[in-house]
Amino acid sequence: MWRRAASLSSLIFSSSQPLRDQGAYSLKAWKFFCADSSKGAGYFSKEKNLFITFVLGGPGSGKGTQCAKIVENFGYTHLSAGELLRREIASNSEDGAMLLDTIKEGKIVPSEVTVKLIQKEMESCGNCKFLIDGFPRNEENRIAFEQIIGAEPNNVLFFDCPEEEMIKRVLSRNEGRVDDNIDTIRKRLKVFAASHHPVIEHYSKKGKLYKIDAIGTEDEIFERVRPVFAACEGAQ
Ligand SMILES: Nc1ncnc2c1ncn2[C@@H]1O[C@H](COP(=O)(O)OP(=O)(O)O)[C@@H](O)[C@H]1O
Ligand SMILES: Nc1ccn([C@@H]2O[C@H](COP(=O)(O)OP(=O)(O)O)[C@@H](O)[C@H]2O)c(=O)n1
Ligand SMILES: [Mg+2]
Repeated sequence: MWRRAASLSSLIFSSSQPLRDQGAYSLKAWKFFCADSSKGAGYFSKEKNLFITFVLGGPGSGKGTQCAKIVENFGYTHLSAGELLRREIASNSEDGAMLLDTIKEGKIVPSEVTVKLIQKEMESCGNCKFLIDGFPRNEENRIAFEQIIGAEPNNVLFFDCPEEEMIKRVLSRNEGRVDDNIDTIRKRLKVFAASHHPVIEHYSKKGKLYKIDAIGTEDEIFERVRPVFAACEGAQ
């Protein structure tokens, strides 16, 4: 799928340069690009011929770790909402101070800001298979994505992890993040507990939710994740 996508890009843009390196291009061209991948019913979403997986779970549940393995094995593009926000802060954007403050407090950034950052990445990357990690955090996030992007996820992974394990993992993460301290973790866990249920319920009712036990080694957990993506490849 990825190889075919790369060769299509050169047809559309009349250039031998890979699509990924050509910088931003229009939403229209991107939709055409995805629609033209003709992988058969059930593989891409019906709306935009994209294939989107939301990756959910509390702080430290292992979302980013498992996303890296999915990318390696199945050729998805990984978009971490938290990482996009941190990059936005680092770029000295207008919103930077507000974003930093929100993240330090463990609160959720206004959905429009996060969805626009996700949209920009989706439009400029050239792949049609996306892992969107740490998003949607609440119903406001979920609805904003549907409205702005005009698509729903095909699958939703939810990493189910006890709080004590999440705290232990975040405290030993060691990435120098301003929110990986015990005070902010407690706040993030409260926000998570208060806001994730409706999102999970929504996708469970739609038959899109895969709940994964997040206790075990990284490899053991990936063996629980693998069948979800192997089934999608089989539909190609
Ligand atoms: N199955 C696991 N067992 C123990 N530690 C893990 C496991 N998966 C991830 N970790 C570690 O826990 C920390 C948080 O993982 P991460 O993938 O960043 O979680 P999230 O993105 O959900 O916050 C990282 O330091 C990571 O190396
Ligand atoms: N959809 C999102 C995702 C993250 N964020 C913010 O970014 C912080 C870090 O998110 P993250 O996904 O990188 O955190 P982890 O769950 O990976 O530890 C969150 O605690 C929120 O403050 C947000 O506001 N909205
Ligand atoms: Mg993460």
